[in-house]
Amino acid sequence: MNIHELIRDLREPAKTKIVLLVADGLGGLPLEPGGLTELETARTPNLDACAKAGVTGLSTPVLPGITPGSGPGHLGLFGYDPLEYQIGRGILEALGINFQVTARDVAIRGNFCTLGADGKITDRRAGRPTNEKNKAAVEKLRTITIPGVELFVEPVKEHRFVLVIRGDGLGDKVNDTDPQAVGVAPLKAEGADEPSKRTAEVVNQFIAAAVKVLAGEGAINGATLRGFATYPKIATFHDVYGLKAAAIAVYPMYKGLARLVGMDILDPGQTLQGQVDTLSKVWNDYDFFFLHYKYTDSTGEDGNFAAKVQMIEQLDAVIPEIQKLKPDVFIVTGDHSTPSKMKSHSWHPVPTLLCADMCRTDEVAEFSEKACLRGGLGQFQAMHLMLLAMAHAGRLGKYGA
Ligand SMILES: O=C(O)[C@H](O)COP(=O)(O)O
Repeated sequence: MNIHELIRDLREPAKTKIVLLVADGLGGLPLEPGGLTELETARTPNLDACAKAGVTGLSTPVLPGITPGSGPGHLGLFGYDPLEYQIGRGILEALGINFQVTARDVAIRGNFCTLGADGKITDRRAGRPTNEKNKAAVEKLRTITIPGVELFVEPVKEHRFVLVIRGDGLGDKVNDTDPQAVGVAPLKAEGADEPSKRTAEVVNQFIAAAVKVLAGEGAINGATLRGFATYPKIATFHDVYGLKAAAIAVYPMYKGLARLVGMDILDPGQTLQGQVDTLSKVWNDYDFFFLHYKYTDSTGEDGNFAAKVQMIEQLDAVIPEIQKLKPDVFIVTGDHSTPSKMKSHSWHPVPTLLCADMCRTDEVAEFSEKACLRGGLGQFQAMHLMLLAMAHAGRLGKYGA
């Protein structure tokens, strides 16, 4: 029996409500050994109060030492084994902008990037352009045609876009052309089987044409691709947990993840306050609420320690508004760590707190990496968090006689 079968067996209806607040890339590192992390530096009176009232721990997104992307990081938090459900980033990004992916599509996540005269990447994100600059560059990419396939290019946000290649006999076992590093040239696409070789041929032609059409777009003069994916088979959140779930996210990729597992995608606008207002507005319509907060991740990836501290403090300020709704289970965690010191995601376990009437509280009175290490949840796998959420929500019956 696997976890989803167990949950389907044990789940019981209830009127309880669960809020899962994901601060993307929450975990961090001190800049100097013995120093404080971003979370430990931030003033977080409300998160500290939640940690004191609840139970805390450290979640391991995939396995010890494994650095997850946001895709596997969130699928784990939703209770899907990230080793079993390897969903390409392309599908998540496409679903995030509500692109209607068909069985003949390969969906791919794109980055506008900056290339030096030597063809090497100098900025993987082309300076995080405005959405307007992104749209203008997408219009240029839309002029590219390749015989035998249909191409769809859609803007996402800042440096992000989606490429969908539609045709017959295409495969998604293609390597990323994004080396996820600067100072090196984008990689050539290669396919691991015949259908994927066909996809790789199209991709290499597309990237060569992209450099030509993007000339003169300033910092945007190249494109990299990653997360090639065809539409996966995956059980919905309702099918597994029997929960009516709402996703309240600003960035498309996280809407895509939620859409992939069948959550209702709400549109909170572009601000954290808009997300909290939306939560309050639909409070009576759902059992489960996934709130996503992006800026603890992007500031970490930019290596901006002070900005990440500020983003954490901004998040802390809205916690009382969420608590006013009296969630039966309130969880704050992250999908992975993104230490500013590393300017990237990392494998470090993620601070997690869970508030619920039936939780067994611990001695922890602050929300931080060090404090959560002493928490009553201990160190646990992120994919088990939903079991804890369901149990504390009174939604799991007894296992066995
Ligand atoms: O922000 C995102 O899309 C990802 O978390 C990081 O992707 P990037 O490193 O290509 O910006």
